[in-house]
Amino acid sequence: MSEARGTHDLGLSLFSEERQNIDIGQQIFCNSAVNMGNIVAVGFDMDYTLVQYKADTFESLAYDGTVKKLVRNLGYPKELLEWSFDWTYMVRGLVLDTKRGNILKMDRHKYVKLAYHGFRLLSKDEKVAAYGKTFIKYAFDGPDYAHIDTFFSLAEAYLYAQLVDFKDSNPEKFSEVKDYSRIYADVRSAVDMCHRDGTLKEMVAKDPKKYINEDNSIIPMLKMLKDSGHAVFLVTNSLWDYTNVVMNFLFGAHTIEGSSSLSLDWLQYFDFVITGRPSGKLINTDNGTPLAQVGGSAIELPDRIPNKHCKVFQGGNVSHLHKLLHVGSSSQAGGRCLLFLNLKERLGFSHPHGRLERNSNCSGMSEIRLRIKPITGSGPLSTYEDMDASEKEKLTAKLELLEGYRSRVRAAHQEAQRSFHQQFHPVWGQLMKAGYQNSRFAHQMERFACLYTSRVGNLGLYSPTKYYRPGENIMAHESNVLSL
Ligand SMILES: Nc1nc2c(ncn2[C@@H]2O[C@H](COP(=O)(O)O)[C@@H](O)[C@H]2O)c(=O)[nH]1
Ligand SMILES: [Mg+2]
Repeated sequence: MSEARGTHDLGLSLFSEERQNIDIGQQIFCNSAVNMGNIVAVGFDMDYTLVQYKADTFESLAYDGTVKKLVRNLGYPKELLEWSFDWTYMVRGLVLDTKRGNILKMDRHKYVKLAYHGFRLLSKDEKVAAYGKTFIKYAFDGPDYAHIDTFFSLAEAYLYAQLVDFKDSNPEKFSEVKDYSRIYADVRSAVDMCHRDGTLKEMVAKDPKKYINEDNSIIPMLKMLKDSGHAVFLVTNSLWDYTNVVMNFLFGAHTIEGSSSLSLDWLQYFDFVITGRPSGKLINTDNGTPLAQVGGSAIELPDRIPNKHCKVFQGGNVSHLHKLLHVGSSSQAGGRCLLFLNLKERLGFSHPHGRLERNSNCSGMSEIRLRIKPITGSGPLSTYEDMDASEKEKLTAKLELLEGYRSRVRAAHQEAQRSFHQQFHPVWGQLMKAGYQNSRFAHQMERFACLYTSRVGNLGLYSPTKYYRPGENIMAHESNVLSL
């Protein structure tokens, strides 16, 4: 046995070749420790978590439906029907300033890094005038702000920007009451109607293949979790009928034609399923009412289904969930149940420049090196007022030179940073960064997600009893020491 193996690596090098090399795009990253061995139940959200919609077709459906409602139900000009949707334009993490008609990208301190009025980039002066120069001038929540945090909101953000531009260039086409805030409220209610009245869901049900990505990593991953003794559940705001259509497609029936061909086979992968209620959102306050089962009582599953005891519920709240999981208080439950929700980055992992963040040495940046010489001298310091005219002239000339130099360095730095960011997204730059800081979106991920990954099927690439541990937290002063 070599000394290295015996004393330092505790024999782990024996397994080095067997260690799985998971591509960075499929890895699971850890913000906060999770020991899967202690996790009793693993839950999955449906829309945009287990089910990945095709953004180009699905979000266009929402866009087209919303435009029609604005024109037909809310009296907006007919020209809107000619508009088209660029599904690549908006990204998650943006904030709409609905009073001013602006779309903002900010960092984790709520410092506004980029601001557009409709599709027009605000100058630095305009941005500073509206949002200040420093951190946390505004809370950016409350009725004047809308957070674009889910894929579902991308179409409404794009349509809002189009309407802001359209109102600015055609004010005569909008009545006085239709200010930017009112326009946003109209867009929001039209989107909401599309989700409620079947505009989207009927189309998806007719041709799921057009709107949903097939994903053959889901079944093995769910099987693995169940086989290792975890309870597995689905929890969705979608209603049962739609959930059943979408899950049939995801679990292999890629040629669904009408509801008659729907099967309940997919339920075998779950211990229970909680769907939304026709009257509202899923997780609401506990009023003590029992959790309603779809169909009045349990859905009768065919005998051949292995997990015949799977029950389907609608509505409910956190305490219902705890009862189903047989866990007591919320603190106990929180430590023993893992819920996967959608926080997937659209551009990050699969983007051709996805590795730039780690490996690139952005050429523009490396050229900018400002050398600061210490001021040395033994004599007493003289003030500007003490100097004679020629000394003052020399000093003023030097100051001008340095100021010119500083503004050129600043401009070059800004340009280098801009072009670096544009490699990720031409308008909004890196999703997870705003300048050098973590973006508001990244900040949310850090705060709310113990684990994150590009798609939920990646869970199947890791042991179901893995102990996920976060990397070391590094403070600013420590990173300087580490780079020495
Ligand atoms: N009434 C509205 N429903 C919406 C809106 N945006 C999304 N949705 C619906 O929520 C669920 C999400 O399901 P989940 O599985 O992620 O919990 C799905 O049915 C969407 O159609 C909205 O603005 N209004
Ligand atoms: Mg979802």
